[in-house]
Amino acid sequence: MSILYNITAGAPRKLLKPILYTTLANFAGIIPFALLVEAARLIFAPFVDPGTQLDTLRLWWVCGGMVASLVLLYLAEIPAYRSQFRGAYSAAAEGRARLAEHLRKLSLGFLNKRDPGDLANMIMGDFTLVEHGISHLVPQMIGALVMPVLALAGLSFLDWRMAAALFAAFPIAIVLVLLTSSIQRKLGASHMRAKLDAANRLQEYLNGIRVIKAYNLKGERFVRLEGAFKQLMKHSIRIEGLLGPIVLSAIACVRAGLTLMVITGVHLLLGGSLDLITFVTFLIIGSRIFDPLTTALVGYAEFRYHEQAGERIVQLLEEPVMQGERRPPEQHDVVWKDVSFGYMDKDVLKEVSVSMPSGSFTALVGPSGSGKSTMLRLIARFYDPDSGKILMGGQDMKKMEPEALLRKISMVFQDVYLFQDTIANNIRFGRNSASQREIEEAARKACSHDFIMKLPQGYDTMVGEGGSMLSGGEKQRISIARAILKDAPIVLLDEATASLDPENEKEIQMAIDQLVRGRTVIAIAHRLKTVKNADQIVVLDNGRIVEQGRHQELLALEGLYARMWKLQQETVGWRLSS
Ligand SMILES: Nc1ncnc2c1ncn2[C@@H]1O[C@H](COP(=O)(O)OP(=O)(O)OP(=O)(O)O)[C@@H](O)[C@H]1O
Repeated sequence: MSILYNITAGAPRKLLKPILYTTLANFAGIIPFALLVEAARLIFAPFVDPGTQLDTLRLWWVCGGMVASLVLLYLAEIPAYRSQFRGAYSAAAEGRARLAEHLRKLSLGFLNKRDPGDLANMIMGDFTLVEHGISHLVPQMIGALVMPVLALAGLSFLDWRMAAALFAAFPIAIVLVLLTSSIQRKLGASHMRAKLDAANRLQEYLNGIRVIKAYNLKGERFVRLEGAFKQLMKHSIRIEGLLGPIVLSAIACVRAGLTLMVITGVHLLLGGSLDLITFVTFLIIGSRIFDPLTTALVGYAEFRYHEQAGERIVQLLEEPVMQGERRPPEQHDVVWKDVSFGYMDKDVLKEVSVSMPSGSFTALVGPSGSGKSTMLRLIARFYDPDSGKILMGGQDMKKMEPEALLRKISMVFQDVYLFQDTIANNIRFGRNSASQREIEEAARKACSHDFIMKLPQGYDTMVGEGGSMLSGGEKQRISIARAILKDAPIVLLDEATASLDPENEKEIQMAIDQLVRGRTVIAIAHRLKTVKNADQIVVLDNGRIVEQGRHQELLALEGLYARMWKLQQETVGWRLSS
């Protein structure tokens, strides 16, 4: 049962119809077979008993029955085929969507531990195995078992000695196949890992192809990729090399049963304790059950391999999502109380306490790696603090429903990601229900309307993968338009570090001014001149708040902020003159 649960990636109900219809189709498939046995019995009757006439009328009826049964079989196979493929594709499509939705609800801490290639491969590759499992393997296994089981029952009734000879070696075959099961589990897991590693290396190679070209790195990365392919080859050969002989031995046992039956039959026939018709019946049936049994034996190993893919999906689906069901309050101040946080075993934020009042502008500044982005990620609940609390409107954010909380927050990050879609739809991500007029209004406020109108199809222009058709500044403004459209009371902003040309910089600044108006804003500032007017500036160093206050107050302290300010004044001069 757990195999079926896994092979369907946790949706065994999808197998109900395929199993039902396939079993019916297989029963229908027995009819021509039974008629064949009856035809043989009629033809051999005059030879066994010379006084008996060939019953031609009955023989014709058998022929007619065979034609009718062919039609019946065809009619039974159509719904079976349809239900197999419907079951397979709907299980995979729904499963993929369920998994993608589940991933969205997991904490970034968990997702960061997983390779994105691994997850993508799971959604596409593992579900393809699930599809194949439902559409091919399960029906194949049913087909492979229905006929032999019925044959064993029928033949035992006809002559138990012949049936015993036919199935004598079958238990050995079953033991051998079960033996493959544990080997398959062990080798299958390492084969799957090698497959994932090869897929990840390939993705890394393709993603980094520009850097590889730019730095002429063809050697090293390619060696890693080639190594991964070689490992995959090694594992594939090992799995086949070890499992192949065992499966072949199991098949040999089944074949041996046929030979043993013929020898037993000849012996009994000569001894006079078996009649010719029974012998012929056994010969016909014995030769026909050989194929499905072989299919079952070979298919079992494949079945277990597919099961492992489904099991991986099920395990991921069981990974707990971020908790919290309280609705966020209508007050939008953010208060940090002794918050500490680290990524895995690396401590990043240490006992951070700060109050960010509703409607105020808080700037986070500090050296690279001091924890500024981490603070923003904690407010958006991408992660929860290891200790301490972050309160919004006086309530612990950890207890709030993550999705409802995200509706309260607009984010504009440095690494803007645009979807491969039109500009209008990329802005619409801010609010799905927005009209074209509202989208254009947001774009105008974000100083984007003019450049959008100059594009070949205006708002309907496709932006390319990740927004590759647009410049860095343009992408940033689109993401600001998106945030303006969302109209959330809290804005998290990560100022672009890349040096923008003065025109772009001015436009982005104007766009940001529109976005932050009247909201609680928490912004990472790399260029200190942009935060001179902030309500408060929080200076972080090595995960601790070392200074806090307004621009002039911090300058007067002559500490880290004052040093950073002085340094930037000097480098601005240098940048302009270069
Ligand atoms: N996902 C992650 N997993 C592990 N460590 C991380 C992760 N993200 C950041 N870090 C580490 O946490 C520390 C703080 O990073 P963070 O990005 O918050 O700093 P920052 O002040 O925003 O830096 P920058 O100004 O360079 O963007 C750094 O040492 C960084 O290497």
